[in-house]
Amino acid sequence: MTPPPPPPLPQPRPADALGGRLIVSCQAPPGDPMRHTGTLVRMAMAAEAGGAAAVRVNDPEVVAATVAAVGLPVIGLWKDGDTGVYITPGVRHALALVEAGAAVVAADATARPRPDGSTFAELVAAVHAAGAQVMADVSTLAEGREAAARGADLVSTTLSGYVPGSPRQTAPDLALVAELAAAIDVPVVAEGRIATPAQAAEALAAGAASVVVGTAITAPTALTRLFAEALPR
Ligand SMILES: CC(=O)N[C@H](C=O)[C@@H](O)[C@H](O)[C@H](O)COP(=O)(O)O
Repeated sequence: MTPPPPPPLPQPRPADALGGRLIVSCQAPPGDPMRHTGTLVRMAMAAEAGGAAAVRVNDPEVVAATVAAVGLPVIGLWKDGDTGVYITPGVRHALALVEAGAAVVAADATARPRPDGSTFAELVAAVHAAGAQVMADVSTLAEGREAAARGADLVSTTLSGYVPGSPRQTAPDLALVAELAAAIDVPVVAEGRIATPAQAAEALAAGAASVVVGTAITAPTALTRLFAEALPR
């Protein structure tokens, strides 16, 4: 008799699978020629080919198309608006991303009120009940502690420099990465303004579990502008 097949090995949870590795944010702002689902999917495929461990993708439609094309965990967000809480601002946004296939939902976890009156804890509970994980996008140490206490699976420095009271900087906020890594048990993700491979490595050395890079890899319009502006006319 043939012995029964061994039980399947447990699949790593996304937060575990991302440890020490690169996450590529494949997004384009409104009005940008790259804001096109097929183009964004191609960027995600290029990130996979280049060795990324996961991709971070905006909008349920793009999430679904990326999940269909790429074998990496997809971290989904839904930017709705551009002021106040706009990164996955409500429970309905979060659940639409899980429905589209996101393994992780990234959501604003700053201390600001959410437009639908929900709490970050409610969003976490809803996403967990639907079988996915939550990446909390924060701007301060206090917000990171709070997000971890409310059940976030990952805490990312995404919003440092982008909310009132968090001064805009040109460099990544590696001080916040180090503070968070020392203060919480949840994996800390370094995100925002990481422009070079050396800075990505510095972020890991500062205590990040993994690193998100967006503009420096996937934003040709912004990168072209940098070069164009450096040339005198
Ligand atoms: C503040 C905000 O809305 N950040 C967004 C979050 O998803 C994206 O626009 C950023 O590109 C992403 O965080 C990666 O950062 P960078 O492009 O600097 O590598």
